[in-house]
Amino acid sequence: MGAVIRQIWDRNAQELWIYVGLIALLLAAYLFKRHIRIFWTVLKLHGPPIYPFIGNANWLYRKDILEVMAYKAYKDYGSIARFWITLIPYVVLLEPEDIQVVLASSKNTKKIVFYRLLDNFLGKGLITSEVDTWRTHRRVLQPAFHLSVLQKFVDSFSECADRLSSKLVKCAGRELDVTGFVNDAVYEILNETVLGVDIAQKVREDGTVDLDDLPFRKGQMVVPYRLIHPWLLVDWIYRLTTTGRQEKKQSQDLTAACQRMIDELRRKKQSSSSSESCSPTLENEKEKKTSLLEYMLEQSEKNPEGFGDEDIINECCTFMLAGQDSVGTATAMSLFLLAKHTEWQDKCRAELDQIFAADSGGGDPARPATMQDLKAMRTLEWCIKEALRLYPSVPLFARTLGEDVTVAGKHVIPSGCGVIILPYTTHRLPHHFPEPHSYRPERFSPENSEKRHPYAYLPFSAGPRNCIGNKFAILEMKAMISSILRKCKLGTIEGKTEVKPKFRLTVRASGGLWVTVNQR
Ligand code: HEM
Repeated sequence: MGAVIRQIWDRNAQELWIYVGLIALLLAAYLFKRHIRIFWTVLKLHGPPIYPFIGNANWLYRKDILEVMAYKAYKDYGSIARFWITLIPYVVLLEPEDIQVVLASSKNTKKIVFYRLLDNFLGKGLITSEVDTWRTHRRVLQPAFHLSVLQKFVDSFSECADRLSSKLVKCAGRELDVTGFVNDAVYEILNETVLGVDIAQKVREDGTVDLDDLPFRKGQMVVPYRLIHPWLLVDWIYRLTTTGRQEKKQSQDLTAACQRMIDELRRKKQSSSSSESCSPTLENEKEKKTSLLEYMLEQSEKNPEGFGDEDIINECCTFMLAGQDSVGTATAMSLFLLAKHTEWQDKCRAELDQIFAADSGGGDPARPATMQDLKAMRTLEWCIKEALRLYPSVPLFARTLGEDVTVAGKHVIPSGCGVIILPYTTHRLPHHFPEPHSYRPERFSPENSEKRHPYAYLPFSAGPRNCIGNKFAILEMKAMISSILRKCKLGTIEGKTEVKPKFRLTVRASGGLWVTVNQR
């Protein structure tokens, strides 16, 4: 055999090289046929100019990225565009019909590869986890976000909201950036509802809350930095850097803090179950505050193999991290927009006055809000929804397709391709939201919402992998904003009447959100 090959080689080496090359090409085409299909599909689409190695990742650093998303993306590139992150091509979908095809299918629940870089910022729980783990955990956790369970968090929402509004009252007459005040209250709510920290025990004499021993506010967003320095995408290289080491330490601190909370809760449960006389009556049990951690421990006791301590820790971190900036931004934006549009502030206040009138509920107009009160705040809900339309806290998210999908009736996007969704752009398409850049909460009245495509409004994503904390967030925001509006009147400050949104994977307001506060 060797002799035969040598004979052919001697006679016609050039021809043999061509055959070898052709076979190698065919083999590569076979092995990479999925990637080739994806490249071929994406190359036919319009999109911004691509740079070597980083692709379009530099956009994540551009100061005007949100402005481009809001005003130019659709005009310049159309409803289906391409976007490269490093060497990987993605399809961007902007029209609700096309978005629905992707998000509504349970086959497209896989996240894109870069979500793994978010572990430190969002934990290793539901948001970033692989499909199999996600499916099991989502099934375990979904019931905890049912309204009947959220009912048990309402007292925590109302108490933290009351502390927030009292702090603002103390600042009456001053100009202030509401962002910090709101973020503190959101953090307190999460500590109580997720971890079960008794916040009332932590209030210092000056009214501030001592949560300094917990590490859930220290994460850094490093994804854009790693994307435009692609060698840092190699984990072992990244871990050698100062940021990489800090990130590892932060992750260890989060794990240790959650484990401490789990151990403490287990100890408490053991000691309360051993003292029979303290067992609560059914009525007390209904009233009792609870936490997501407590719920998760119960689930783990039922199924320790499928949902163990490590899973609890990952999900705890995710709730603590995913529920912070998202709610903080949306609440502060809602307050700022109400300060700017006083006619809507007045409408919300009139609604609140009616809900808390002396002859309704417990008869005390200053009483804390109940679940029933929160549900009745419809005008306030429109205002929150409109703030989330204009400034969706999560302006971008992505999926990997698990099946071929056809969009706009003609483009087939192959299975395995990543798809990017930009609520920040879709929310401002004029054919779905007329006068899209104006603040018009009445868009969300039942009659005005009726004809709108269900996937045109996506602040919480949609479909099976939507935000599990959606209802939690709306109730929490209503509790905070209503408490403030019941005690204060908000106004704007000359020269500080415009939001300067900036992109940090969640939307932030550059320079803060400044308002005047006057006691009612
Ligand atoms: C205004 C507030 C909020 C907004 C705008 C928001 C938005 C979102 C969005 C867009 C997603 C999908 C992300 C993706 O597909 O990559 C998501 C997922 C998620 N959110 Fe929220 N969120 C908010 C509040 C919360 C809160 C308060 C919690 C928890 C207490 C929470 C927990 C989660 C979790 C665990 C997921 C992953 C769900 C899954 O994959 O099954 N979110 N959120």
